Amino acid sequence: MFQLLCNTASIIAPVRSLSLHLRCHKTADIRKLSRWYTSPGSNAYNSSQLPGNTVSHIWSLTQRAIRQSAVQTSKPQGVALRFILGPSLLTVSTRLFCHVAHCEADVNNNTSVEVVAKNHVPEFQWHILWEFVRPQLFALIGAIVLAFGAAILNIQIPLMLGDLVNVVARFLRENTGNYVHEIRGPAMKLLGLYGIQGLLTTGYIILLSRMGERVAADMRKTLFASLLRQDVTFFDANKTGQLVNRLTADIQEFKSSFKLVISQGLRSITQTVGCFLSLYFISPKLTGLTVVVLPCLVGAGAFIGSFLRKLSRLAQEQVAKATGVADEALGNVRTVKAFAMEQRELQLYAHEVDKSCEMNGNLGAGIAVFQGLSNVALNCLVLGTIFAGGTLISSNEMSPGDLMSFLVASQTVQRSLASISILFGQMVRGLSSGARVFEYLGLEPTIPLSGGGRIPYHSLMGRVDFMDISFSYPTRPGHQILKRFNLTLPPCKTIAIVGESGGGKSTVASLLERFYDPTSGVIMLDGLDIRTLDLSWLRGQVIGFINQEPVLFGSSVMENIRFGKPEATDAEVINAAKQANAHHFITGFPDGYNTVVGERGVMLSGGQKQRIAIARALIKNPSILVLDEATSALDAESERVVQEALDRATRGRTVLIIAHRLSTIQGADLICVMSNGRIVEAGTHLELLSKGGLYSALIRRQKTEGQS
Ligand SMILES: Nc1ncnc2c1ncn2[C@@H]1O[C@H](COP(=O)(O)OP(=O)(O)OP(=O)(O)O)[C@@H](O)[C@H]1O
Repeated sequence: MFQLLCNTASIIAPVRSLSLHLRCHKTADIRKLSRWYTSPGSNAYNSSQLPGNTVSHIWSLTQRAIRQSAVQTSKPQGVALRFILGPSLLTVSTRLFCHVAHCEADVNNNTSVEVVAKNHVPEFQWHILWEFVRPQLFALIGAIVLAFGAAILNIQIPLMLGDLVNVVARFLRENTGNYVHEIRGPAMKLLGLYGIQGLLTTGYIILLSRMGERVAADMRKTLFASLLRQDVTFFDANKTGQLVNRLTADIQEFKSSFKLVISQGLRSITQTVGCFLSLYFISPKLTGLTVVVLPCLVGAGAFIGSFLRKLSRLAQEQVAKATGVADEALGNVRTVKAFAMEQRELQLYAHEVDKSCEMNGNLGAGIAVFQGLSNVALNCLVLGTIFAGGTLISSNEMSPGDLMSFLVASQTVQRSLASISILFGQMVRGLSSGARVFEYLGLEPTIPLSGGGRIPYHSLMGRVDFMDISFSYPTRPGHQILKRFNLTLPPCKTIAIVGESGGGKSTVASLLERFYDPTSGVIMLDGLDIRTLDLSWLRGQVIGFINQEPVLFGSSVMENIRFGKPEATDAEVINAAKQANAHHFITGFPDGYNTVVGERGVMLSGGQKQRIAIARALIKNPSILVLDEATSALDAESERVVQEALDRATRGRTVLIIAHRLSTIQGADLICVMSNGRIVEAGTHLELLSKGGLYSALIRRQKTEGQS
C-alpha cells in the first residue's frame, strides 16, 4: 500500500529548501525502490512540467541516497534527503515531490513509502548575532540603561504635569498667593525632567546608532568575505543580484530592526507597564474604562495596520519590479539599442511604473482613511475620559490635576501599545533578514581557498595529468560531462582541445583551475594531486587564465594589469603590457597607464581588453597558461595582434588552448578532439588531417561555414 503524506500548506509556497523522507518499512522495499530508481526507464514523469535542473538534481541525489541505503544496511530504514535550492529554483514547490511520489506509486504500488516534504526557512542563529554584538557589549548595555532611564522619566511626566495643573486649578479657585512663585517649583522640576530625559535620549540614540553601524559594518565585511570564499558552484546556484541584496538591503533591514527593537521596544514596554500602574493609582475607576476601550482600539488599529503593511509590501515589490525592468534595460543598453527596442522597454517600464503608482495611490488612500478614523477614535476616547473624569471631579473623587495626569498617561500607554504592535512586525522582518544574512555566514566552501594545502618548495616543471576524470556539474549531477577523461600536458608544450560545442572543453579548464573537483579521478601537477596543493598559490601563481570575454574592473589600465600581481612595480606592469602587445596602444591614450577603462572595460575595444587581460595573466609569470577561446571574439586584425602576443606569451610555458576556431591552433604540439566527454582523436594537425576522422570533418565544416 502506498502512502503519501505531504505538508499541503507548503504545496503552493515557494521554498528555499525541502526535506524529503522516504521511509520504507521493509528492507526488500528499499531494494525494490533502489532497483526502480536506478533502472534506465524509471524517468517516467513528465519532466516538461518541472524545471529540468531541479528534477535531475533531486533525481540524482535521491538515486544516490537510496542506493547507498540499500547497499549499506540490511535493516529497514528511512532515507532523509535535504535539498538546498538556489534562487533560480525558488519557485519549486512540494508539488514536485508529490509528482515524484506519484510516479513511485505507479511503479511501486506494492511498496510502502512515506514522503514528507517540508518548507525550510533559514533559522535565525542567535549565537552568530552574539559574536557581532559581543565587541560592542559596553555600548549596548549603556544604551539599554539610558533608554530604560528615559522611559522611567517618561512615566513621571504625566504625574508632574498633574501637579502643575493642580497649582493652576487651585490658583483659579482661590485666587490668592503669588502664582509665579507657586508654579515655579513644579515647573522647574518638570523642565529639569525634560532636560534630563532629552540628554538620556540623545545618549542612547548616539550609542545605539554607533553600535548598530559597527555591527552592520562587521556583518557586511564578514558576509562579503564569506561570499568570496565560496566556490564556483555556489555562484552557479545563486544569482548575483540576490547576493548583493543580502549585503545591502537585508543587513540594512536587520540593523534598523535591531536598533528599533532595543530602543523603542524597551521604552514602550517600560512605559506601558509604568503608565498603567500610574493610571491605576490615579483612578482605578477610570482605569477600568480604559482597560476595556483602549485594547479594542489598539487591536483594531493593529489589524488595519497589518493590512496596510501588506499593501505597502506589495507596492514596494511592484516598485522593485519596475526597477528590475529598468535595471535590465540599462545594464543591456547596447543590446536594446542594437535591436531598436527602446520603445518596447519604455512601454514595459511604463506599465510597471503605472501599476506601482496605482498601488501606492491605494495605499495612500488606505493610510488617509486609517489616520482619519484613528483621529476620531482617539479624540472620542479623550472626550470620554474627560466626561467620566469630570463626573469624578464633581463628586470630589479626583482633582483636575489627576485628570490631566490620567489623560497624558493614557496617551502614553496608547502610543506605546501601538508602537509595540508595529515593532513586533518589524522584529519579525528583522529576524528573517538576519536569518538570510547569517545563513551564508556559516557556509563553508567545499573547495577551501587556503589552509591545509601545501606549496611545493621546488620550481615547477608544469606537467599536468588528467587521470580518469569523470565529472558532472554539482548543479546538474545527473548530466555527466566528462567520462573517464585522460590527458597529459607535457611541460612547456602547447596542447589544444577542440570539438563540438558543449562537448566539455571549457569544463576541462575549469577543473584544472579547481573551480570544481572531479566526481572521480585525479588531476596531477608535477606528480602531485592538485587537491593537496594550496589553492590560492595554484590560482595566484601557477595558472594564468585568459578567456573569450575578459572582464576588466572599472579602474585604470595600470590597476587592471596589477590585479594579476598586486605587489608588481610599475616597471613590471609595463613589461607585461609590452609582452602582451598592449604597451603601444596604452601609451597612445592621453592618460597612458592611468586611463580609466570604464565599467567592465567598456571604454576599450575587444582586442585591447584581451591584450590587457593577457598582460594581467603574464605579470604573474605562470607556469601553466590556459587560453579558453581567447581570440574567437575578435575580428581578423585584432586577432592577428592578440595572436602575436599570445605566441610570445606561451613560450616556455605549458599551455592548454581551448579552441573554437581551428585555424588558431594548427601549430600546437598536440591537438585533442573531444566528443561526448572523452578524447577520441589526438595528434598534430597534419597527423589528424591524414587520419580523415572527426578533426578533418570539423575543419571541413568550418571551411564551408567560412565560405558561406
Ligand atoms: N556551470 C555550469 N553548470 C552546469 N552545467 C554547465 C555549466 N557550465 C557548462 N555546463 C554544461 O556543461 C556542458 C559542457 O560545457 P562546456 O562549456 O565545457 O562546453 P564547451 O565544449 O567548452 O562548449 P563551447 O565550445 O560551446 O564553449 C554543456 O552541456 C553545458 O551546458
